[in-house]
Amino acid sequence: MDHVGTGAVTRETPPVNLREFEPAARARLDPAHYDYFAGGAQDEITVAANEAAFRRRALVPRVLRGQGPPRLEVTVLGETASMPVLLAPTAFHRLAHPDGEFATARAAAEAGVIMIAAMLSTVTIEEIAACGPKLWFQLYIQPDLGFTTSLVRRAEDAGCRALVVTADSPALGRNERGDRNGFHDLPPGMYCANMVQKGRQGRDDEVRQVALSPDLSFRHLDWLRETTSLPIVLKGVLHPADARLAVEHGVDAIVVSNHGGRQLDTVPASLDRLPLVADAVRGQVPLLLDGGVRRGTDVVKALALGADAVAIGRPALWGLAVAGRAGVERVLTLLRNELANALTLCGAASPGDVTGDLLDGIDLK
Ligand SMILES: Cc1cc2nc3c(=O)[nH]c(=O)nc-3n(C[C@H](O)[C@H](O)[C@H](O)COP(=O)(O)O)c2cc1C
Ligand SMILES: CCCCC(=O)C(=O)O
Repeated sequence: MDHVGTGAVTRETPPVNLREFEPAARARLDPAHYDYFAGGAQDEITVAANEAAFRRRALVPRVLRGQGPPRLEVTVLGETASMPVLLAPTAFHRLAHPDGEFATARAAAEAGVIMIAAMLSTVTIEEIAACGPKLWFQLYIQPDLGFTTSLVRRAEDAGCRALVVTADSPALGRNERGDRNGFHDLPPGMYCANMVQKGRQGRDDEVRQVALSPDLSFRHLDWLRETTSLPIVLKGVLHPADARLAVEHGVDAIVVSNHGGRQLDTVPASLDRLPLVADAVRGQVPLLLDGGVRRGTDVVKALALGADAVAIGRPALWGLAVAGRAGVERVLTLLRNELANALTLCGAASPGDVTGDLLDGIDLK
């Protein structure tokens, strides 16, 4: 709105919470790129379910616990983080901002949070690592195991502390916004920087296409287990039987996730699957959750249902689109302040102090 007396300048109110970053980002982005980030599979029923699942749950705080200000630090797979919130792997950050993953990585480093770098990043894993964040590497295991091994070595050499294997993508989800917009390729000059292969015998370098393969199985995980000594995190588990198999196959942590509703549509909210997976795993490995986390209270709810930490996908992209590194930092600061406030109001001293009785079966709808 124009302010009387301030001239003809239209001033935008800075976002005061994570959700408010989305319209601000939308105003800056090419509509096709906005749709790529925001969208999900088909009817986007699961996209909506992820946030709705948090809204439905009620918190039942404890009072007069005299805990003082909460401590937010956590340790995940031996890595300390300033709060139980990671940056989920998301592809193509240069579509959101010219600084791309450089900006995201610098913001993560500043905030002390773990960044899970996507294999399909638009700058290399080495360049991301040079920005100094605590870093994990997300991997789509490629059927060309030789190439997969070379990616794993690069991630290890760059200082990544875990490999996050995405399991929910034996094929690409059907995103109809992309079909409508005709958005199927990155713009000229932008490419998947980790996928560049040196041209042989004087030929030009080539960018390999990513292969999402329905042939992948737990045998590939066994192979990976033999190939690297890094912790392996399996991302995209919703079924308790798969969680048990993952533990049997030596996985070090699990991300309960439906890929932000971008793969199979009409699967349940990841939050609604978390208790079943937690039951199946019985504390044998740490659990992470992503999908729809937008508030400090959402983080508390995920912790109460058995997560050790959560990850955010789209909110960081919105921050990036709005103001590059400063935008991602702002998103993380807002969420950190909300989490501290929510823990205080719950009477919890730390993330580890959040117990299941804070939810106690109450449903807001
Ligand atoms: C634009 C975009 C790109 C993504 N790219 C990847 C990817 O390359 N690899 C992956 O494992 N997950 C990817 N994801 C899924 C995220 O890691 C995460 O599961 C999801 O975004 C969490 O939901 P939220 O966006 O509601 O926070 C992507 C998500 C978005 C929105
Ligand atoms: C080819 C995979 C694209 C990255 C991705 O995982 C996503 O957009 O959700």
